[in-house]
Amino acid sequence: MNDTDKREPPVAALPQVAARPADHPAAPTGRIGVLLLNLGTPEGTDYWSMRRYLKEFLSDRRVIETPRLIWWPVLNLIILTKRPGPKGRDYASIWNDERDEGPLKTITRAQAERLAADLAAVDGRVVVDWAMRYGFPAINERLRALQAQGCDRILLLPLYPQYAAATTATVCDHAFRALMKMRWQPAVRAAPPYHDDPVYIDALVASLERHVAALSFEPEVILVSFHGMPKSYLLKGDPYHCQCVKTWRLMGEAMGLPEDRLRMSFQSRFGKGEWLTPYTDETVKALARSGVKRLAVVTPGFAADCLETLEEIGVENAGYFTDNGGEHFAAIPCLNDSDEGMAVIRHLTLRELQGWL
Ligand SMILES: C=CC1=C(C)c2cc3[nH]c(cc4nc(cc5[nH]c(cc1n2)c(C)c5CCC(=O)O)C(CCC(=O)O)=C4C)c(C)c3C=C
Ligand SMILES: [Fe+2]
Ligand SMILES: [Fe+2]
Repeated sequence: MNDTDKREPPVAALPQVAARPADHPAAPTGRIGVLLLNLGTPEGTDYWSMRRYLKEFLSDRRVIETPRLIWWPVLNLIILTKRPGPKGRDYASIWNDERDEGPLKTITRAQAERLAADLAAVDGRVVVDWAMRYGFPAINERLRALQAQGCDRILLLPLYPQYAAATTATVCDHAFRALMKMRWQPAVRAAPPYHDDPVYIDALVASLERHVAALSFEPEVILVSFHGMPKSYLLKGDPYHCQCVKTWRLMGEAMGLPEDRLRMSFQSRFGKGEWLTPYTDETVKALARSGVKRLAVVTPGFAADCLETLEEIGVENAGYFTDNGGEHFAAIPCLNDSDEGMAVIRHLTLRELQGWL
């Protein structure tokens, strides 16, 4: 082959590129989405809003693993008739009336807004959004909204420090179900759990020490309470228990506190079966009965305050403590959108976006 043969053909000899047809759809690209994900909350505190929320939540096979034939009548005939009323009243006691929404929504939105402001200075292509596994804003809708803004790469950031199939996996399942319906799928990454990340542990300790220093009393014991799960899920291989224990151990090491001063327990038992132990309510009662007068409870498994922290810990367990002889009780706020909390979310986001930014 001589030099003449290797030369490009003259432009006029190339086949004509078809002009973009008038009905060609918009195809925005080049942006990077970050989707903060949390559990969800009812749309209102009335019976029907509560029922809709609980039905969606408790119909999820990742949450309730009981065979459907047994679970369906229990859910529909018992739980969905009895639970919406009292739980709606609990939600009403912590409701954000100004925005007419649960605190989990208010805080997750604030986390997304602070992260967006922060990342705008790092890379103008990043778009931050947030969604809920149950209720609204729905994951599929926010994924589509990110895509419509030109995000062809999306980072899913489940705000669960400890992995559980009932939380992290169901969020990812739901996102992937939405992707199944997309012709043009974005590239998607899901952030791993961060239960032992030094930035998370440091943030927990700094936040805990800041809040304890502001109390009018010095706690004799600090109880580290995690959301529970049925013990059978642990026996089937869920790593949640071990990740909670590790978070608690690392907190204790960082704070230099022995196990009898930094205790650990699992809250929010649901149903009659055995859940992870020790149970928070029983631990709080036993501590008070054993003579502990000053107790603080911290809930590092929740990235944002919600029913389970504000009402179950801040009201219900505070009552168990004082009813059994305790005198001073404090529920320490979650990391939320505090500087410590945002340092964790920013760190995870930037680490997981490596190679995309
Ligand atoms: C078998 C049932 C449940 C499992 C397993 C479970 C695991 C689990 N949940 C969270 C975080 C949250 N749960 C919240 C509320 C909540 N959880 C359950 C049941 C299970 N959770 C119910 C039925 C409810 C609704 C309230 C009630 O009826 O008791 C919340 C609060 C949401 C809010 O709007 O404030 C959070 C957050 C984790 C981390 C977890 C892990 C194993
Ligand atoms: Fe839960
Ligand atoms: Fe374990």
